[in-house]
Amino acid sequence: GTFVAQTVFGLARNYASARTIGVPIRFIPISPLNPFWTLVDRAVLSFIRRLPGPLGRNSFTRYNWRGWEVADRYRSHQEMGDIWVLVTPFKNWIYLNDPDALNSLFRRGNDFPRPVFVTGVCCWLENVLELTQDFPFAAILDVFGPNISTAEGQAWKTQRKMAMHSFNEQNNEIVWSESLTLATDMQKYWTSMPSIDTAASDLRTLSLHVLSRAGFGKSFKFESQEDRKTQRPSANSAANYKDSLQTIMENCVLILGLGTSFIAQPWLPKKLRDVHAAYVSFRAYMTSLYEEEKAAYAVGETGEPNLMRSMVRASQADAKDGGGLTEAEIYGNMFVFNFAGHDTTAHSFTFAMYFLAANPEVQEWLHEEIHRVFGDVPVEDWDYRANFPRLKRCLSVLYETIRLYVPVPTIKWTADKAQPLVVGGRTLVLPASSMIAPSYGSVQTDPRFWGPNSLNWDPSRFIVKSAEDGDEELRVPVRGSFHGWSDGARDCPGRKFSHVEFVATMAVLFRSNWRVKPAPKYPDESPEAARSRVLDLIENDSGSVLLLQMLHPERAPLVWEKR
Ligand code: HEM
Repeated sequence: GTFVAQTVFGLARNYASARTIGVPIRFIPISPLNPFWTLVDRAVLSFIRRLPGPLGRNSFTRYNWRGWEVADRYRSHQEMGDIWVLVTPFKNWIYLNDPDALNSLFRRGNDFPRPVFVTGVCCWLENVLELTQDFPFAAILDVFGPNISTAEGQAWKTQRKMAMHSFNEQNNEIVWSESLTLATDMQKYWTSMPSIDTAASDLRTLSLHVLSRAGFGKSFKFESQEDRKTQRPSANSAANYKDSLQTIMENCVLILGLGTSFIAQPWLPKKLRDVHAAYVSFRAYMTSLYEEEKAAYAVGETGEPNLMRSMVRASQADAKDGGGLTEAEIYGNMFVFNFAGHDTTAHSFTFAMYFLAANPEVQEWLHEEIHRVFGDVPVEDWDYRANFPRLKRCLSVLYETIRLYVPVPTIKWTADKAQPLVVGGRTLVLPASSMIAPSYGSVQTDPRFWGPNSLNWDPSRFIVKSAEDGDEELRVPVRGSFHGWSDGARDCPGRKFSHVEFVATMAVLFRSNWRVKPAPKYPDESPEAARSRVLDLIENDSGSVLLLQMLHPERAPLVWEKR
């Protein structure tokens, strides 16, 4: 009874507010932030869609499930224009597809802050939000300490400054060399197997190992899933760090949802206690690194830079004049860097790998560029500063993949004040407490900005020839029409980190004469049939878990063979 009353009251209140904007409106009866609904939405709606006529085809079946934005692409905006409102019982969601308006939304960071209670890095937190509305939201991602992702105001400014200081070119150089080494070993493993159904988890390993080196200065060799299964748990603290981080990442929903003190209870199932043990061990490891770093700083030691080291050093230097990060903030940020930098990269890499397997001509196109840049120079001598900027085609593959499959949906809101926004030349007033969803699924595929083949995966759309010297350059998209790493003051500080990691990996994989293709599903499946099967898997079997990802990449094993 209360639920129905709350729903009706919420919808009426939000409808009244939405009408004041003067744009098209659609309704859904269940908040997209409702945790129980997101567990069953697809199943329930696939049943309701079978009902005849409007009973089976309406806003409820179209918009009331997680991930509809990617499936819908630009259709809703074509029907309703560049701005419309989805009224839900909890909040109004304003969908925006006008590049100028989007640009202004991102630039006006103070007017349109990130709703930190929904933190973009973890959609599941939205769910926690509705479950416990009185919960101190910012504390949820603060498992290890306050951090850049949950901070606001002055605290965020200090943390952002420190973060930007740490994500520097020296660090990118480490990302480069570590990615080269790991990708070389990954390729050795891939090409030694008749077929690979573990590409997604192997790419995840690669991304985690790059983070551990560039984040903490700890290097680990690439290991396949089999390697991992046969290894005994090591007493070595560095190996433990990696295992505990992996456990934390794989179970972050549990940790964030239940809280670290709860999962410590001795009567809980072993799995939860293991997760807690991983949390304790990760914390202990960070504490020891922190102490090491502080001691080294005190005696003036220097060494290879990494994110942790840079943060500790900058904080110690600033501590003298009262600025700097606290110890807890350093832990918090290290965790968030790992959290924000791991699956984002790994999922984008997986999408890209499957797109490449389905597009052999793009592999040739990459090979051509890589060959032009490196000639016969061995990988050990590849130079970040000289070579990375020239690998434009390799980078275009990442842009094109993220254009179609944005792993992290950015959301802004108007907080406690109504805000004017010019949309299509009209000044609209967006009421306080409105969520604003840049329609990334739409603006990044709208034929107005991307041409008639906007739904095809074609990295070459990101390449132009420079007018001056005829060299290839990355095309700058129509302003405001691409925001895969977000934009403005709160954009992704790990953007270049992910570029470097991706480009280095591509360069290693496609430098050689090895090419990747889908393994045939039955003996006489034609290569064309296999490719369209893979494209179909990408399009129809992707969805939001923590982030947008391919749900079952293992269903299409890949084969590496010599050309
Ligand atoms: C392909 C890879 C990546 C993509 C597509 C991506 C995308 C994004 C996006 C869209 C945001 C803004 C989220 C929001 O507004 O809610 C963001 C924030 C963030 N990202 Fe990334 N990211 C990637 C890789 C990385 C890496 C490798 C790191 C670190 C090593 C990283 C660290 C962060 C952090 C710390 C924030 C929060 C910034 C703040 O609140 O000021 N990201 N990322």
